[in-house]
Amino acid sequence: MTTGTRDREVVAAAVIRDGRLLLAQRTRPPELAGLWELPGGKVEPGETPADAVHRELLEELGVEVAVGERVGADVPLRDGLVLRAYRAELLRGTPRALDHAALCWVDARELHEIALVDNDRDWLPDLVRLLGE
Ligand SMILES: Nc1nc2c([nH]c(=O)n2[C@H]2C[C@H](O)[C@@H](COP(=O)(O)OP(=O)(O)OP(=O)(O)O)O2)c(=O)[nH]1
Repeated sequence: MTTGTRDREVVAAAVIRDGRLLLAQRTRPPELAGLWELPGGKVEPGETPADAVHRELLEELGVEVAVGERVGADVPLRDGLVLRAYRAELLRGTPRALDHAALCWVDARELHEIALVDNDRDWLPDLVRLLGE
């Protein structure tokens, strides 16, 4: 029964600078290690999704961001989780891989070639559109 319950949200941030998208390389779990994702994580109880994007990027990258509009469609994950992407604009700091194996900035061509986590692939057209703006 799922009546009366709501999916718990995982937020993922699309940070774009100078026509390039920031990607982060996962270290865990083993089946995702080495693959690239949009930085983010689970929304904690009492947080808004925007709060969570702000907190996760401070924890994972050491930067402050302003959280913007939604990007792409919801991606259902296992265990009642739903993955949602948001624009985020860098306000302060230079991203560092505090919780990832590495970071990189990709253009549209590189975005198509890099090993993204499967769940993020549906966002490719949306991300490419943002890179073209
Ligand atoms: N952060 C992030 N997670 C993603 C993406 N795509 C995707 O399938 N996921 C999945 C992987 C994980 O199962 C889940 C988020 O886990 P996480 O490990 O990043 O979140 P967290 O830091 O809050 O997790 P934890 O402390 O409880 O381990 O969402 C993405 O682009 N970014």
